[in-house]
Amino acid sequence: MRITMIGAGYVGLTTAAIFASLGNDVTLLDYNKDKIEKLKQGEVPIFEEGLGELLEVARPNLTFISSWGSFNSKTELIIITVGTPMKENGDVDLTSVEKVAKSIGQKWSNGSQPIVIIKSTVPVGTTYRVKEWIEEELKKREINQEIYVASNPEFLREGLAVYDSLYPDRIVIGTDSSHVQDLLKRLYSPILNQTFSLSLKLPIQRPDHQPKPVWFVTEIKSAELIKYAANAFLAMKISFINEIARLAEKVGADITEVAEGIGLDQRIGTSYLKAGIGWGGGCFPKDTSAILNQGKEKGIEMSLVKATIDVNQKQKEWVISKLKEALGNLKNKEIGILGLSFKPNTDDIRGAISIEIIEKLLELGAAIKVYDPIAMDNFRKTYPKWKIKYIKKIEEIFEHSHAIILVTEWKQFKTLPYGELAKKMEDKIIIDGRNLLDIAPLIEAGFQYFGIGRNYS
Ligand SMILES: NC(=O)c1ccc[n+]([C@@H]2O[C@H](COP(=O)([O-])OP(=O)(O)OC[C@H]3O[C@@H](n4cnc5c(N)ncnc54)[C@H](O)[C@@H]3O)[C@@H](O)[C@H]2O)c1
Ligand SMILES: O=c1ccn([C@@H]2O[C@H](COP(=O)(O)OP(=O)(O)O[C@H]3O[C@H](CO)[C@@H](O)[C@H](O)[C@H]3O)[C@@H](O)[C@H]2O)c(=O)[nH]1
Repeated sequence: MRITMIGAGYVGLTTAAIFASLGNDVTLLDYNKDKIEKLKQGEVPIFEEGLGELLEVARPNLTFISSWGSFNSKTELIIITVGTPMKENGDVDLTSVEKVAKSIGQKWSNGSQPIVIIKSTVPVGTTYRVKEWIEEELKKREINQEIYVASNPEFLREGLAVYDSLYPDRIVIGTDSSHVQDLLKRLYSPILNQTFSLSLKLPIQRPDHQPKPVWFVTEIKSAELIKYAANAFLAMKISFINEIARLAEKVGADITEVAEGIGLDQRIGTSYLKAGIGWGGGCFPKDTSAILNQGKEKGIEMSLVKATIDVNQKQKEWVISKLKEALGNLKNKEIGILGLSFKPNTDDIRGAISIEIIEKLLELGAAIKVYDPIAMDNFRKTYPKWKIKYIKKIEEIFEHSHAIILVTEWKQFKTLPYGELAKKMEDKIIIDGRNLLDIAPLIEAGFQYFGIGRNYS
């Protein structure tokens, strides 16, 4: 199948590589010339396990372009995967989606009839707006052409992008056209039927006997809402366990045991019940705000989503209050931050909890040192004016520090020689924001340990 995709980010690049490696002829357009140049040179511009290998397989079928000048209007399918970031007021910024839709209308060749798929996460009703934007441009060119649009939300997780794309739980297609449905079913057939053969080194392996993905066709608006509702629900699960964690801490229960205990009930399930200093990322923060605002616009009070966001905010404030409790005034106190990315196995810092914590600590006059195995460059580029010491050798973050905050649960943080490192510290305070560490050896090494809802007294 001949496909054009627009937006070479975490979703666009991964999906383009998947479709190309399954034998489709894919052109990936991104207006970021640097990114396209890197891709042409064989570089992978983001950190995503398995993606480099997948791109090598995909390369013969994958073309990278940075302008509409090279658009092939004989394409059968156009897939939009541009960013839909959050505006200051929590709404979704659809500037890129609108621009792309208008470009499609301007470049469409008379007589061809590609289908336009919206994979970006967009507010309910946007897919129909995309159709209108395209048609408005066509009208200006006096082209009377019916446009097919469909919604195909993406559910991949960063760090597991390739795995999730190959082994999704479901493929959701919002369309009112059987023609579109047939074409997309053909496109997804190797994944739906699990008939592809790709041997890639992925961070996790598909368990045996895992059911095949479910093909789920809905109304366009339902598909759009499924995406937001899924993210809001997952974020709600985490906020729920974080709230219970606060109670657990006060009553002397252990949240990891509580989470496991409730999760064993199959109606609840164990996933997304890891207590921590809050959820972040390029999706949960913007998507929960977006659904809240969509509700507001329609006069629906989304109290659970609002509480989900509020609890998350409190989790971040908890860290600062614990530090103040332990150290008093934070002015000139040296604080080491372990982990900057919003979760392990990604270089993405969008919506990372580290950002707000560091910002607050700088405001309070603390001296900040940070370490992350792969996200330091992104952080430095995004916050060039922040006075932060970027530490290359992880051990050095402990030297003369008054406290360490573990923000991201990178695997290597679990096995550091904390006993030795404690000796280098001014005050031995550790805030384990992800409940990653074994408590007993830390206490033995003289640390004052704070976890999230863990029984450590
Ligand atoms: N990142 C995820 O894990 C994830 C998962 C599911 C869904 N989504 C959704 O998918 C969409 C893309 O997310 P992402 O994380 O891949 O974003 P991203 O920021 O990594 O990538 C977006 C890309 O689009 C390009 N772009 C923006 N405007 C453009 C334009 N007018 N023309 C051409 N290129 C343009 C940017 O240069 C960038 O490379 C968003 O709507 C997001 O909510 C993301
Ligand atoms: O039990 C948990 C699980 C996650 N998190 C945090 O939640 C955030 C999001 O984690 P995750 O869902 O793994 O990352 P994303 O890559 O942002 O993926 C989410 O957002 C994507 C973009 O919409 C969706 O496609 C995915 O299905 C959805 O899981 C991170 O800060 C995690 O630290 C917890 O605190 N506890």
